[in-house]
Amino acid sequence: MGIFKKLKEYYWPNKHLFFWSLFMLLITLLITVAYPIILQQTIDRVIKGEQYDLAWKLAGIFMGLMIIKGIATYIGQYTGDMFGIRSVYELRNALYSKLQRLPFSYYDNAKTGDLMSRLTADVEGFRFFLSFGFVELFRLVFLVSVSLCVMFYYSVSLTFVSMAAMPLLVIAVLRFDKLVHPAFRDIRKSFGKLNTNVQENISGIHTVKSLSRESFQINKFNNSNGDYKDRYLFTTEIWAKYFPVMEFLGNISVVFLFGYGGFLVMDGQLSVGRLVAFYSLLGYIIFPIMNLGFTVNLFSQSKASGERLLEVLEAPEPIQSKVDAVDGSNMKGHVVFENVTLQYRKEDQLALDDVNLTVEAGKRVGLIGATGSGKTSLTQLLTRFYEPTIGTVKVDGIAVDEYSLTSLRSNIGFVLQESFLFSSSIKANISYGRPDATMEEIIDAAKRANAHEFIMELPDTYDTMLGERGLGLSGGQKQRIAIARALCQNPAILVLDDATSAVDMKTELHIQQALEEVMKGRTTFIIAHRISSVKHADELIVFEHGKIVQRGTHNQLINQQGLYKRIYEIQYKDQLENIYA
Ligand SMILES: Nc1ncnc2c1ncn2[C@@H]1O[C@H](COP(=O)(O)OP(=O)(O)OP(=O)(O)O)[C@@H](O)[C@H]1O
Repeated sequence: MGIFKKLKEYYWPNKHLFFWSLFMLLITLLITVAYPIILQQTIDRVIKGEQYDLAWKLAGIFMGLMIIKGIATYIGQYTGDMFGIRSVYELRNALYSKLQRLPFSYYDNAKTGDLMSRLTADVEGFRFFLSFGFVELFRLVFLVSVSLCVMFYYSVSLTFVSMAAMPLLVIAVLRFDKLVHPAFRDIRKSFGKLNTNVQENISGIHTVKSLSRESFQINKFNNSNGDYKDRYLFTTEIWAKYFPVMEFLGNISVVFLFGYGGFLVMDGQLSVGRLVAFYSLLGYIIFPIMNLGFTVNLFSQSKASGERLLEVLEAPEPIQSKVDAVDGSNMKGHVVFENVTLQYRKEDQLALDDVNLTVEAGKRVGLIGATGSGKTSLTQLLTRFYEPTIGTVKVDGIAVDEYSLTSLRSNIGFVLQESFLFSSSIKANISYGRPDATMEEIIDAAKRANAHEFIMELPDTYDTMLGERGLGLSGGQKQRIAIARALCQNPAILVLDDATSAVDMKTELHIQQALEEVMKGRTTFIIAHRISSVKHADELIVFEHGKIVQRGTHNQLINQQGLYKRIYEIQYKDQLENIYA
């Protein structure tokens, strides 16, 4: 029950609905137990006792009870369902906002498809139990105990005899639960993998198609699908094995009942009406206990789902704003990295190794070096996407972890190699970082990003809806929208991470012009592989294996023996070859 206790805050606020549904259930159950008593009265008093005038009365009572039961069932079902639906509404919201707060490091290991299945299938699994499972458990406990009381009242010895096989039935049900719970957990896990597979395939459809790997993907999916199917079959097998055993044990009880009960009737110790009522009452005990398998199924599924939901809800959030966080709205953009070392995981090499760097507000710094040398990592420390293992990063003399996260991040703009565009309008994409931007500001940003012209040629101009990830636009167009977005945000610090590497030379020229506009008056970090993209920077920082190995202006660095000159010569050689080719 630990899982249900931990998730209590989501369903307990709706407890009134739960209690209403229980109350209604109580009424229906009382009426259910009254049926066999009416039957007994009909047989013993009306038929055998020949009190025919009682028949009308009993029929009237029966009808009245049925109407009440119908109304109670309706209200009970409605409130029970409502309890589940409202609770998981809260839960889904909590999960979603948790996903917004989780750090980048969480997403490094998480799989999108798996997270999606937690937010959908697992939430549903949990709801199902809230709506039906609790109520089923209550039904079981109530029906068994009240039926037992009536049975004891009718005949103590017959109750004991017909209950003789019951412990075996309970043992079978418990064993079933023990096997079926891990099986359901595996099903959920397997479903998460299946989702991941589909999601990755759809996201990477370009790569799949361009490398003609469709059949590989189909096989991969087939494996996950097969695994999912096998796990389901496994639980079906458990169910198929245990269900006949449970039914057999239930039937044995009926045999005991009629064997010993028949003897009591013949001996005159029990009336026929009571024997018939006994049969119905025994059913009220056997069927819920056998149904316990189904309830246990529900319970196991929702427990497995609850576990997976808790894994997300309880994931640590190491990167948060402090209570007395500084508001960084008016940042100037003076950046200092002090003895910064970064190691992503304990087993990894150092991504940054004792980096010291000061960048004056409004200056442009070019970061250059081989892939994996630490350029991106450095800039990600600015926004606290990751925290340095050792050392401090300061903006305007204040450590970045002192700022409120929102104000820090809204003052640092990123234009990445491939910017993400949402499947909404161009207007909404540009103003994404500043939803209160006016239309004039949006258009101004687009103009300065060299994007206005092509936007105006689109059918619905700024209201044009984009496909997922900006589908329907060229790489250069997407990039200019991303630049407009950064401009609209008006950040003090800007990071251009390989912003022009995904486009051709002509488009690069367009984008470079746009970037010139963006960089004005902002501290800018330009990460680039092409020297041409960074050579006009105020200072160039050359990285190798997470360390700064050279720094200076382009002219200074090409006159020094070192990595920068080597990169320059390689790129320069390429250009010469291109010219004479
Ligand atoms: N999220 C991460 N988790 C673990 N290791 C990472 C992560 N991001 C980067 N690294 C590692 O840190 C090192 C530095 O990577 P980084 O991305 O900063 O290099 P880079 O110079 O920007 O490379 P590129 O030019 O290819 O973008 C690399 O060894 C990389 O594998």
